[in-house]
Amino acid sequence: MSEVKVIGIGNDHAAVDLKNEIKAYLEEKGYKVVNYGTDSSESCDYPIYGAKVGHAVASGEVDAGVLICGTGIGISIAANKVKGVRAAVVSEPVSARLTKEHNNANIIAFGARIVGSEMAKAIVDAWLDAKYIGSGRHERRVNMIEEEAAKYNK
Ligand SMILES: O=C[C@H](O)[C@H](O)[C@H](O)COP(=O)(O)O
Repeated sequence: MSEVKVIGIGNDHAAVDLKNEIKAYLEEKGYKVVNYGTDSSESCDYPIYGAKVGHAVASGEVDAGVLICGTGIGISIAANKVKGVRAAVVSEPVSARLTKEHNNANIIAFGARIVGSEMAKAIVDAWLDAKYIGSGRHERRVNMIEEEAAKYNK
């Protein structure tokens, strides 16, 4: 298991089943998972859940986040409005690994209408097993992202 111990998970109505499957999968692997998402298939608004998980990650309430909506896009855009959040939407494990290694993504997002549950598990595994390279060009670029965000999030 990586240094991440507590994971916040969030989702909208499009992703309740996949959220439950990924939550159980992560718990089996020994992570504590905090559910910030909806448990209802009734239509709801993904920005609520993107923001909830974004704030939980940014405040340190959880170590990392997983976000799932229909595509993973809307909910990751919402999370990325929170200062300190680097949420990456991916649909396969190579990008999941690289977004931790290069971008230090602290939230991974994917779409329940895009990836199946086995691909979703491979994505979270690749992301959680990867390590941020954290020096040289990658650190410089991540710092640039945070400096830009700091101009608008006082
Ligand atoms: O990016 C947004 C997400 O994919 C949402 O899950 C999606 O827009 C929800 O669509 P609908 O309200 O038609 O179920």
